Amino acid sequence: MNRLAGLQTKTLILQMSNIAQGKPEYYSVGILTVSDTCSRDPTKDRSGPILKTLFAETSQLKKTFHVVKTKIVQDDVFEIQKSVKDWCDIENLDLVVTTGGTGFGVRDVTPEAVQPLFEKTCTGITQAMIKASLEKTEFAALSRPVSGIRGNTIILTVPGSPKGAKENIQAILNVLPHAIDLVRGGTGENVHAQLRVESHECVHHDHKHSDTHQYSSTSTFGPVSQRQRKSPYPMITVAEALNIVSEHSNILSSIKVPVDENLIGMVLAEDVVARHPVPGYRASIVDGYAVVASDGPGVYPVVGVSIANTSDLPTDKLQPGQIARITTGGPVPHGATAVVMVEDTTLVRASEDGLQEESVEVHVQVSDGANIREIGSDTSVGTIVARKGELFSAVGGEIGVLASVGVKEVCVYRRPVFGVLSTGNEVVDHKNASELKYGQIFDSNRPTLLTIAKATGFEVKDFGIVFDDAKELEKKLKEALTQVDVLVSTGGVSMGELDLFKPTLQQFLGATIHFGRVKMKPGKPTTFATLPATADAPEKLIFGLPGNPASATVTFYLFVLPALRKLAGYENWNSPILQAELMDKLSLDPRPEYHRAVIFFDHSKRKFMATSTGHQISSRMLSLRSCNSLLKLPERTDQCKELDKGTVVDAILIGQLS
Ligand SMILES: Nc1nc2c(c(=O)[nH]1)N[C@H]1C(S)=C(S)[C@@H](COP(=O)(O)OP(=O)(O)OC[C@H]3O[C@@H](n4cnc5c(N)ncnc54)[C@H](O)[C@@H]3O)O[C@H]1N2
Ligand code: MOO
Ligand SMILES: [Mg+2]
Repeated sequence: MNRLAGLQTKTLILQMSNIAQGKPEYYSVGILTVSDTCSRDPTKDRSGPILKTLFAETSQLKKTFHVVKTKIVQDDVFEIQKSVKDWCDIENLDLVVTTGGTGFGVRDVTPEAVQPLFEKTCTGITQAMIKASLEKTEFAALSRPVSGIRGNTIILTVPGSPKGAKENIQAILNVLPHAIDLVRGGTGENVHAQLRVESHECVHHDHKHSDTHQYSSTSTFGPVSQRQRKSPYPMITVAEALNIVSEHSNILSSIKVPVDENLIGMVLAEDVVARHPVPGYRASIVDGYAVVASDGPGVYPVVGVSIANTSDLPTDKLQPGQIARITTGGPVPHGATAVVMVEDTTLVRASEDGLQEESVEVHVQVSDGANIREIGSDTSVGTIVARKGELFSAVGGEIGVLASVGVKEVCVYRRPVFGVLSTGNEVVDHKNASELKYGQIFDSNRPTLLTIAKATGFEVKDFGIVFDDAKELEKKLKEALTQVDVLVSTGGVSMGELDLFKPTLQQFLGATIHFGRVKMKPGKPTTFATLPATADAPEKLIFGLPGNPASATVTFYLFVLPALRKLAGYENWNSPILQAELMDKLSLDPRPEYHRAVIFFDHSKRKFMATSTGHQISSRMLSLRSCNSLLKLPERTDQCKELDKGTVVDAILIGQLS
């Protein structure tokens, strides 16, 4: 292939990758002016318009820059981050330029706001901008620009002075198109690798899968020799990770459903008011005789019968000196003021055929109202019988209450549907194979997660096992994400050459990865990403849990289950935490540990006790057998390397207490 033909091939591949990702044939730009003053008076903004003009002048380039977003915000970290994130993650702009807030002033916070949003930093671009400015004035040393990449967007921070802003952009304008092209097609390194590989037409995976996989040192994301040797994901704390997940777990829309046992685990989206009284009539509490209480003890004729739901109710008012037979729940006849229990009476005279009671002696004095439930005395009309936010528990009381006042349908929050898939060339479904080939393992993650779904009542879809192949993973993820609110995949999230989950999400699904490493054991490479909401569906949550079985299970309980509950409207979405006393000494790990244990209540000591499930290596599924809690152990320090027997620790309750 001659050089020109090679270049054409490369260009074609780049264009194809842009089209495949739905990118326009121009570079979309957002300009964010950061200034307290300009936010109060937008007419004072000069650098924003100057940059806009500068980009408009690129019309002579092959591909032009279009400024599609402009905005002015205050020197405020949150405001800056929100705009930049929106433009990167939702608008998917090619370039975001902030102007202002890069100096030494007390209110200057743009670099501090923007830097944490970077997935990669662009040191060369920053240096080129500083160099160009320093050539004009030594005061450029007082600017603190940063630049980086988030998803497919390049972010630049230039000074607030119109001149400085313009000079900075001019300094890099020539390299920007190439940089954006690379970012559109992946990381620069990956695109080069892809170009090299594809222009030699040497890698074309056959995605037909046999049960053995060919070893290949080149994947969609480039040759293994060029892989990253340091994780680009900062290691965040569990608390930070939980916060991020929580921010994205927004209650789903509400739906109307029948009042029945399928409500278990659902949360009410409205207050429900009783429209019928309970009881709806004056009802007897006992079996006996309706009386006029003021009559007192004596012998009385039995003038009527009232049994529950009778169609033969005594219509005449009961007169003083008369009594009427009545059963528990029977309507008390008009005129009666109390009910006497049958045990407090004797038969005086029966009818001639011996079948009926004609007169009965009452032995006790009862007070007015005795043994009568008045109308609405259990639940009166207008009582709020269920509140918005209330959970329908398996105890059943909430559903019974609604039924008791005749409520047929209620508005509840839709429960999230979640999907489960396992990844890994070596992973085999235990139902489909009785023997394992060398190097294979049975899939334990999916059966475990499907079981948890069943136990917690969430609707789950099983997407099976996917090979470690970017194309196949992309296809399966896309398919699954059209059907679920939350997708949970296990495996392929760490540093191996076949750990393709993160790059596939980022480059082929346009997902935003919010974190990719958490300081915890097990579960370090736990990954969380989202796909933005569309007109038809809310934001989708994607969890990439580590492949090791204990890691996948622990992180599901810690991150996924609370998110599912929060989406479903639970006010308390976290699992309960108890305090339990260690029955054995436990050594600590450098990472905070979620130690699998059994806790139980010791009645003689009147406290919960915790016993470890044994060796805690992440691969050991047995560490979850009989486990009903995760003990929160602190990270090891020089001062504290182990916890003694008798130490009281927090225990997250994930199972039943026996
Ligand atoms: N160089 C580094 N290597 C690893 C790191 C690291 O930081 N640097 N992290 C380690 C940690 S911690 C964990 S946890 C694992 C996570 O691995 P992945 O999520 O990439 O998962 P895989 O590589 O696909 O598999 C890991 C392990 O788990 C087995 N596995 C996978 N899926 C299943 C399943 N469905 N059922 C049962 N077992 C499964 C798989 O065979 C592997 O043995 O990475 C460390 N490496
Ligand atoms: O952090 Mo990895 O989850 O177990 O061993
Ligand atoms: Mg791995």
